[in-house]
Amino acid sequence: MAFFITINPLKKQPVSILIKNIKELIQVRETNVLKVSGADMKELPTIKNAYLLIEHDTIVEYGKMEDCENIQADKTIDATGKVVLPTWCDSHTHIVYAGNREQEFVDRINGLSYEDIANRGGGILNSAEKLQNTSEEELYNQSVKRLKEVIKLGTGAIEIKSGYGLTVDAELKMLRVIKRLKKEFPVKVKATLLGAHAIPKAYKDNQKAYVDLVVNSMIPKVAEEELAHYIDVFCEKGYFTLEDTERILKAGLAHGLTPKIHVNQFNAFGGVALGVKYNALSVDHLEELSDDDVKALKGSNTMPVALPSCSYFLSIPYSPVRKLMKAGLPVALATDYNPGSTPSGNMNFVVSTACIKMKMTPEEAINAATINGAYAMGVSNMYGSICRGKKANVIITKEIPSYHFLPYAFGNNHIETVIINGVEIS
Ligand SMILES: N=CN[C@@H](CCC(=O)O)C(=O)O
Ligand SMILES: [Zn+2]
Repeated sequence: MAFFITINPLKKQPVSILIKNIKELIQVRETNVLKVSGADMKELPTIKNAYLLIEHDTIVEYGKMEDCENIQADKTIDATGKVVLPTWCDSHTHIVYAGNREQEFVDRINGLSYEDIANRGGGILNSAEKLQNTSEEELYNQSVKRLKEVIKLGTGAIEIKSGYGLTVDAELKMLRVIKRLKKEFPVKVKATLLGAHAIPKAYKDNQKAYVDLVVNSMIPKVAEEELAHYIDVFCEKGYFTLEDTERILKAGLAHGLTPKIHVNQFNAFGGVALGVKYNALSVDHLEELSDDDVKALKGSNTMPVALPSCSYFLSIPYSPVRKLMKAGLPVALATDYNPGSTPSGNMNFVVSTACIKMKMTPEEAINAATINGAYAMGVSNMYGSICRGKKANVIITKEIPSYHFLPYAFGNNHIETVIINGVEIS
């Protein structure tokens, strides 16, 4: 297997790993719950002074240290003073992109808005131009760096979108890169087609023709080559209308792609209800949120996803997640790692920012970044909690006073070891 940073091929990998003397084992679920909602998000089940047993790539047992006496393993890790938790599940990223946009960052500091930059042909179109002029190999190499970086930061499952191609060929190129990342890295990867991310310059005066291209050409080709699981649209003023979004979601569904959409980043005008109507797996951003949006989400299977690093970077409102949780709804947290609005894939920062700026409790934020994140990318049956039979994807922290310390001591790296599929990443 072409495992990258993880494994020294000359070193025999242990078949079983026993992590013992764990100060606190976090997010332990006796039953395989797929998401947690409303007031339940305040509950984060843990075991103090615990052990965890991994065999091959699977969590097989856990419990209190007093019940660990007779358990043997190929390798034992002593986690005295350390906390163990499931790896982060980052359900919204754009990590496959070419180059960066630090000049736009400086332009914003000097007074331009994200919208001003987009209106003068920058923003997503700037990234699209760069990507179209970048070879597939080079795009892969740039993306590998980011994927390695986020794995070291504790991400064990990741959704990755296309959307900086904006031509059939360039979108396919992005999705092939995602497919290669999926093949060559041990983390769980889910791919999303976001052909409708911005209107390309050539279609400026004929938006309908671009939507036609997405519907009639991009979606069928992507489905035929089995390059994506999900269909996404940037449903926003100046980007894609409700009508465009509906056409694209319908076409995606007809080709087996489940909706998972960008809505309410700057304006709330019915995108959430539309997502729910088409049984979207998630509706993401929600910096703006109306009472009608909350009403639409009630009783649905759709996960609301907040992206606090994006709010931080663009200085836009933080999603009012308390409103969602008060209504009994679940919330997931993701990074939105991309070159324009969030050049960071650090889920630890996301969890801290959710606590500090959105007033989520550490328990709510950790639920949102693990089990609910896994749900928002369709993998919570196997990822996102410490549960017998689930994939052995865990973070072992450095010695810390409690798991509250993770969001509290923001910006510092508290991770000592990341285990993905039962293998220690180095
Ligand atoms: N909002 C749309 N897409 C990305 C940003 C894209 C960009 O600026 O490159 C986001 O989720 O924030
Ligand atoms: Zn995004």
